[in-house]
Amino acid sequence: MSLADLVLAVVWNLATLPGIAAVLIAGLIYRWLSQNKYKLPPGPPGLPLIGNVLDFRGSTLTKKTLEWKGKYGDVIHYKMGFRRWVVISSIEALEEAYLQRGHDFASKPHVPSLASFSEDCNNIAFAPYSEALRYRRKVAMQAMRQFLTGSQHTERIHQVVQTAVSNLSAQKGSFDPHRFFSHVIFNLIHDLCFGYTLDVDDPNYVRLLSIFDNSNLQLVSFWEDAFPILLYWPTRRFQEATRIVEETRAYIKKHIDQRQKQFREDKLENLIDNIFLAQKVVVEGEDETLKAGFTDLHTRNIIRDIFFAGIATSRQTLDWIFLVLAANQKAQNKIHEEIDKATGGAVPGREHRTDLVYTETVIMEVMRLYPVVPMGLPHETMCDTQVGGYDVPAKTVILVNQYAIMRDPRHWDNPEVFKPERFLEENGTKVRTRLQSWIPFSIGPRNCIGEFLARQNLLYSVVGLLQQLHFDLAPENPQPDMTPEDTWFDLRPRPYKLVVTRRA
Ligand code: HEM
Repeated sequence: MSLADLVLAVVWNLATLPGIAAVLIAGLIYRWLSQNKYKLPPGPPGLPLIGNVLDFRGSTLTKKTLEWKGKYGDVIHYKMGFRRWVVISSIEALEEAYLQRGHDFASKPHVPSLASFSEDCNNIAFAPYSEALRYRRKVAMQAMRQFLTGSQHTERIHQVVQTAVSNLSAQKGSFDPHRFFSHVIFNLIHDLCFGYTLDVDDPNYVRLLSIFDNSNLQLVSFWEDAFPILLYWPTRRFQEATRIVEETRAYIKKHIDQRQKQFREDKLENLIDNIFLAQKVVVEGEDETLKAGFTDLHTRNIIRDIFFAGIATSRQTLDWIFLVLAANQKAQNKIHEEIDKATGGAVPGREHRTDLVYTETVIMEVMRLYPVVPMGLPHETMCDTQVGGYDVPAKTVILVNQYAIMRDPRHWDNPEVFKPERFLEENGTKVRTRLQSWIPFSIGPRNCIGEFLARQNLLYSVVGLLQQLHFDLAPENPQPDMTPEDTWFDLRPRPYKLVVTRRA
């Protein structure tokens, strides 16, 4: 650098530094004034710039926000960096937000960890609300339904369950059943998406299971989400998450590419084929907005959503169901009786469903006590709006504490107690369908698209397994710790062991 350049740089810096500082201060004052025009929900005081980030040290989202609910009420607000977050913890406030003002609350935040997972939010679960997103939801639901109608689906469940029965009954003494329960759900979704299943020892299953087991810890990046500027110097955890995302993306893409070569419109064999067909209809149509919102990129990410959301959630629910049943022998025996009476030993199918009432209520009760997505998925407000008498500015991130809502003593009698009968109609012969505070699949325009599939898979897997097997707690641990292991996003049982025997 010449002397002239140096003098110029010094003069420029002296002239501009105060200017930059003035702009920054003006920005902060503007921000403060514009925030003060809102009547925000109450919440914990935060630090300048970082907000409440440090409050989460040594805690989790569910635990911390439960604590704040006790202190500040059903609708609270806090800050992570510059982002404002609101947590809803009562069914009344949730209905107001997600049903009455559903559109206002229906978008998704653009957060680095979610964007990295979904090729920049071009999927369903993390995509902003739009006509194209609504269309992708509709297509995915229709594609799933194609495979759920008819007896073919329950026949497929039966085959997957038979493999699990052999694997489980081959184990000697007490053992951790987690990889076998996960295998049931994994294969049901793998088969739905790609048309074939994997053995429990297949290296692809073993690797994907380990990713699923660790993903909630690895794939949710904390610092980058609060401070996106860190993406220029990503933490090691974020880099590792990106690597895992790439690995799983390659697995899905391999199947999609293979299928694309074999695709025949008149011979739809699996979910991918159905989604290809829906994409073809859009591409041949006239609607340019839909075309832009349903490219190959979107197709890949729809399948990826179904694969991940479908497996991650139901497998943990299955873990919970069998832990609860092993700990409640009375309930397990009642299910055994119900299944024997309803099926008479035949392969469980749709024709038996109305007689499997108690089994269904057990599943619902487990999902109430142990919601595996305890804080839902984050939403974002599309405009300035309101909930519970407070203002919620546009672009606020919204979470729902499902755990709190489904244990709210104002709506549930003895909420901490396992009581499946609470889901029975008065006369005790039917499952109650309208239960305001039962929300494991959320409500409103962004509710879970897989509820129908998940409930079928869970019911027929549980029935198939209990038709042939009995589950006891390991004698060395007759009183397992039932408090959930709460990770950042999910609520899983602590590792446990069972003894499995074939029923006579
Ligand atoms: C026990 C099983 C399941 C539970 C408890 C569950 C729960 C949830 C919850 C709480 C949400 C967030 C809703 C919201 O943001 O308000 C969600 C969203 C979603 N779920 Fe599920 N789910 C399950 C199974 C499935 C299955 C089997 C699939 C697909 C095959 C699936 C696909 C999705 C997708 C794509 C979304 C995002 C919807 C959107 O953002 O528009 N889920 N699920």
